[in-house]
Amino acid sequence: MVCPRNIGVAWAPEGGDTRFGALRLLESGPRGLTEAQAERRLLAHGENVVPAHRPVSWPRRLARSLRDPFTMVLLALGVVSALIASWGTAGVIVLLVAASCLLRSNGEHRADRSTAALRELVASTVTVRRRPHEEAAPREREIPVDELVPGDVIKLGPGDVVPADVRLLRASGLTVHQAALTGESEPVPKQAHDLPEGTDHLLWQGSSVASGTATAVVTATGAATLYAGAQQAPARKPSAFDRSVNGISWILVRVMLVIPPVALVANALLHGKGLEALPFAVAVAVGLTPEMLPVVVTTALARGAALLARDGVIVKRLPALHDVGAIDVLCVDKTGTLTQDRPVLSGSVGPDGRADPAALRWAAVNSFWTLHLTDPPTPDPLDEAILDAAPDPGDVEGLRATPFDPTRKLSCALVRTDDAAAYVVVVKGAVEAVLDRCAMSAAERGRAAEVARALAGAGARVLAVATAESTTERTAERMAEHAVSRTAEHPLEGRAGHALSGAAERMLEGRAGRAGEGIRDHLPDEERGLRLVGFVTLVDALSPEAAGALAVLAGREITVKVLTGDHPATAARVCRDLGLKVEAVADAASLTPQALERATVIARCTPEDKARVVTALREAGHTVGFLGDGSNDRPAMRVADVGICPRSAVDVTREAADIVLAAKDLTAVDQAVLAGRRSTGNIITYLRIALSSNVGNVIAMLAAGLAFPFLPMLPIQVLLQNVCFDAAQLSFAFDRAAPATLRRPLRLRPNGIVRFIVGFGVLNALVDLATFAVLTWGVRAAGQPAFHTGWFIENLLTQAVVMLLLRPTIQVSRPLGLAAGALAVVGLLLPLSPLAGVFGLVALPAASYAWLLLVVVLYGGGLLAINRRTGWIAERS
Ligand SMILES: Nc1ncnc2c1ncn2[C@@H]1O[C@H](COP(=O)(O)OP(=O)(O)OP(=O)(O)O)[C@@H](O)[C@H]1O
Ligand SMILES: [Mg+2]
Repeated sequence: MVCPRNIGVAWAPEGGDTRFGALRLLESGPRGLTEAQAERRLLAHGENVVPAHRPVSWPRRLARSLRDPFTMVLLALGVVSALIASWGTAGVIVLLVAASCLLRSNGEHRADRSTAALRELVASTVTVRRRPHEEAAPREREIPVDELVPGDVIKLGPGDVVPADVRLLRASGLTVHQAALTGESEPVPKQAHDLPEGTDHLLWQGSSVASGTATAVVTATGAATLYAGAQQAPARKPSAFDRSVNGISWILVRVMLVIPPVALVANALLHGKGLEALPFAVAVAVGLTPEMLPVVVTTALARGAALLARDGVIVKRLPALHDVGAIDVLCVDKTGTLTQDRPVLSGSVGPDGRADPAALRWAAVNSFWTLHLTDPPTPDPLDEAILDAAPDPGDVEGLRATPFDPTRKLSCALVRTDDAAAYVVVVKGAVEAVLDRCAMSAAERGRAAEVARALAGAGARVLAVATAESTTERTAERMAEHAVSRTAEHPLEGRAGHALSGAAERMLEGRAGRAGEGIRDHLPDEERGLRLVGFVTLVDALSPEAAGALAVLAGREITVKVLTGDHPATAARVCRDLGLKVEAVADAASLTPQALERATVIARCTPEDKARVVTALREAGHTVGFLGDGSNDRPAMRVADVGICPRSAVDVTREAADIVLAAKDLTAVDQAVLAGRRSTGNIITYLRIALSSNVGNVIAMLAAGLAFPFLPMLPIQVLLQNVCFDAAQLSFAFDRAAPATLRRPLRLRPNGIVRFIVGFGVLNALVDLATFAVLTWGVRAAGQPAFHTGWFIENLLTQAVVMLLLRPTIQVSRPLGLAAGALAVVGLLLPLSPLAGVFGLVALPAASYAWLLLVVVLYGGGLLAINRRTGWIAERS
């Protein structure tokens, strides 16, 4: 049977590694496995799933939720209560911890399950070559990556994630990213040669194709792969959202830890009390805890994600929903986002701009042979459009080809023509990349660039076509190699003239470094340069939804920037046609921070340029979203705050994205933005209300505890009211968003929230103290139980009031209305119910209700007045 583990690696030292040998050892062949063989192997080897990607089990998740800081502090307080035999307090604490952990792990489990199910929808597939039976011809088809088995022959193209460990059988222009596995940050070239040295001929599961194409045989799958589990889910830094929530949590935890000792000491000093005050102190500390914070956060986000899923928008990482609501700059690519990515040939001109079929003819030769010889899993739309329109190229035989890649921006084919038996190198690519390699004077190059600019200015995509001839294959080969191995040398014009600083300086460093790397080997002059044949132009119709969606995004205060590999004139024209206000057009090669801030279009980007632009924007303080679908968009996707791509995007891009859209449609981005702002809005409202009333209660209780010789409330009552608040506050996850919340980018800012909490917490405490005054004066004669009851009722009523009024909108959603109503009802009826005795509550004289209501009404009126005067409540942090 097949040796499952890394045949390629195990084999290399023995010196017999031929492609055929590898296939034979794997009991496979160039025509692939039969379906029956594949089925048997799937049983023997199991599914091709890396163990690290399996979902987290329920008990594990529960254990993890116990590690939450609030839970730890609560448990510590529970232990203290148990030590002093305060069993009621300990019991309630255990109940709270259990409820919050269960709700939380259940919520997370459900959210994970549904995101996992959704992720399945966008799971990667792989092109595999298999035969229905032994004699049949091989067929290529897409199968889910899980079904891959050792011995399968697969095809890889730009943007594919390598689905298993493989050994190359054929490769052209192949480079792979394997940074996650080996730490090399630049793409590594790979070859399929026999008797290879080192690991040139091997690709590992989890790496990804940066450029080129390949056919390869699978050597190991699933847990047997060399790096199985090593790369896990790429360790992301905690997002801005996680950091905000954690920041707020830790502030509270510190305060919670300080309260019991302070309360104890104060009570000892003022009232000469000892440990008997401890249960009260513990209860107050528990009262401060927002036990339901993790539950509300997860539920609010999961609910937003579930609503989006109905429209086919998949949120792969829940906190990304907050981040998408927070973006103020959205970077998009051009092709396929603003246009339809269905190019149609519109012209073929010579270097002087006059119509000339030669450019199209040579472009077609290049397209035909690059497609044919490199055999990409999905053909390039530009190549297809050229072939659709081109005449038969005649008797030309392709010998070698290097497929297009977005860094070099050209493709190259070496062909032999029949007539003169000459070898011709045919290059086609982006204007600057091709002109840069042509042998021409500066003036000629300037004129040709001007012709291209004029063509691009009409909105067309322009490809330059150039050739070089030789009578010997060897020389032609060297010329072809020279053309593709050289890095384009962008003129770094403008760089010297500007005082660059910080982000932009760093941003441009990579560029400057690369410019010097061009391989300047010393070819004889006649072998050096290409001859420009001319340009072909292609039109790509505008996306019908784009114009409307851009206007809507502008209305949401999101600045759209177009980062494209294309010509600046083409991109600028497309943007103008879509009604996007083009402030400035920048060239990736000569960007300054000022230009970056102003530019609507940043053109001629390489994949790394796109990433550098996004990083610089983030460093300038923006929250940046990035929408793209090509393999050239992957680096930017990884550094953006939120990566967004359509379901049709290449594997690597989809893997790096946080949000996957049903189609490449800016309208769907807007939906995601709204959903994000809604969820964040609800979370902010929850934090503000829950924490400000908790803080208010704590201040009031500590103050009252010191002012009176008796406890203002029994510990069990403090805990009971806390449980009621927690239950009611769950409804915030289902609240409705205020229009103001949706108007501009919204993010969780701990400082804003803390300010709000302190302000309204103090106000809340003042109201509580006013209630004390009323109670002391009104019901104290009826004894301590009446005093406790009065305060208990008032707390529940004011909590109901703030739940309704401390929100940015006066409109109330049903769950919230019900929760607030329930709180008021419990507050009013519990003291009258048979349960009253259990909690030490008593019925109050009728008049005291009137007093309590008066306080509550005054408080509500006060809140409304404050909001009208200051707009504090409506203002979003
Ligand atoms: N198959 C191809 N053969 C030759 N040149 C190509 C090919 N595809 C694209 N180009 C050239 O390379 C340039 C850069 O392409 P790239 O894929 O990086 O970006 P893009 O698709 O034009 O734009 P965007 O970044 O908006 O998607 C194109 O503008 C075009 O001039
Ligand atoms: Mg693209």
